[in-house]
Amino acid sequence: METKANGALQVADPLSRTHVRIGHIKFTNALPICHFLDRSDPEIEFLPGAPSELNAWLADGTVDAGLCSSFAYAYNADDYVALRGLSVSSRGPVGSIFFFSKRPLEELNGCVVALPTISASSSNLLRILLAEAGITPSKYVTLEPDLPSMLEQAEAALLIADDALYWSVQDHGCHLYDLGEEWNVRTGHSMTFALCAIPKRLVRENPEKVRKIHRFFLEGKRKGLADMDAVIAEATRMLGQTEEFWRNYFNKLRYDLDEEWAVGANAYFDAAYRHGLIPKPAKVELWGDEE
Ligand SMILES: C=C(O[C@@H]1C=C(C(=O)O)C=C[C@H]1O)C(=O)O
Repeated sequence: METKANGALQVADPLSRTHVRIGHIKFTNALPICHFLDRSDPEIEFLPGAPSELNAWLADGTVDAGLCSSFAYAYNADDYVALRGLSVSSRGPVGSIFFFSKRPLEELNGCVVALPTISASSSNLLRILLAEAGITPSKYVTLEPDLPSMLEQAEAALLIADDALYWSVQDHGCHLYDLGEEWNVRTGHSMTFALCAIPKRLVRENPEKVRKIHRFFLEGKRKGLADMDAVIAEATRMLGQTEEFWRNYFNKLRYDLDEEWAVGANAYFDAAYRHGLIPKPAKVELWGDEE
């Protein structure tokens, strides 16, 4: 909030704020980009959140820019560009997006499937993968990401990020499917789960601010990838597990977004459109240089 000359309060317009408000993913998958983001800059304010929160904050202007679900970008592709060089992607297994099923996937026709409240990309990817495998659940229910309670209400449940990492190594007794792997086997493509979206309006009206945000995230990523020991120490502090566990996990992930990685994201957007999950066809529109 800012105070007008006459003393009345008004909500700050993101374009007129001198400082920048940035949303970033609070889970371990984004640590290589987010752990080293410079928190000391007084002009940059951070809002850590789950993907579903970040998607909403970006859409309603609570944040100027931020990592969000690639699906949220695709849903509003006319309004956003994607910062070059920044994503959470995998080519094959992702290691933290798992579908836990009480029975083999091909036996899920007519069953209830639970989706986690915090996801957009992976939930819609699961809908696509099941539909393309000819599987029609009786319904999808969206629930808090807790495996035991999800499986009380459904035959199978999707978890993402830290919840998926945690439950995948417990004694869950389920068939386990990695969605990055399932997508890659079906299509041959990489998958981009998160990217850094910027409203086109901000690019038009304040490109300097966008350049600052871009440099800021790229610098975080450069430092993170150069010091994976520190990233792994932070992941261990957050969730436990061994150094080897984290090294193996982070080796699966890629944080780049260029024309080559956009091929997989665009294939996902095409599939989302084909399945009626987004209102219009969408493409990744890359902004900026990587340096
Ligand atoms: C790699 C992951 O991807 C995340 C999955 C997202 C989604 O499903 O909407 C959004 C952001 C990503 O960081 C993960 O969950 O571990």
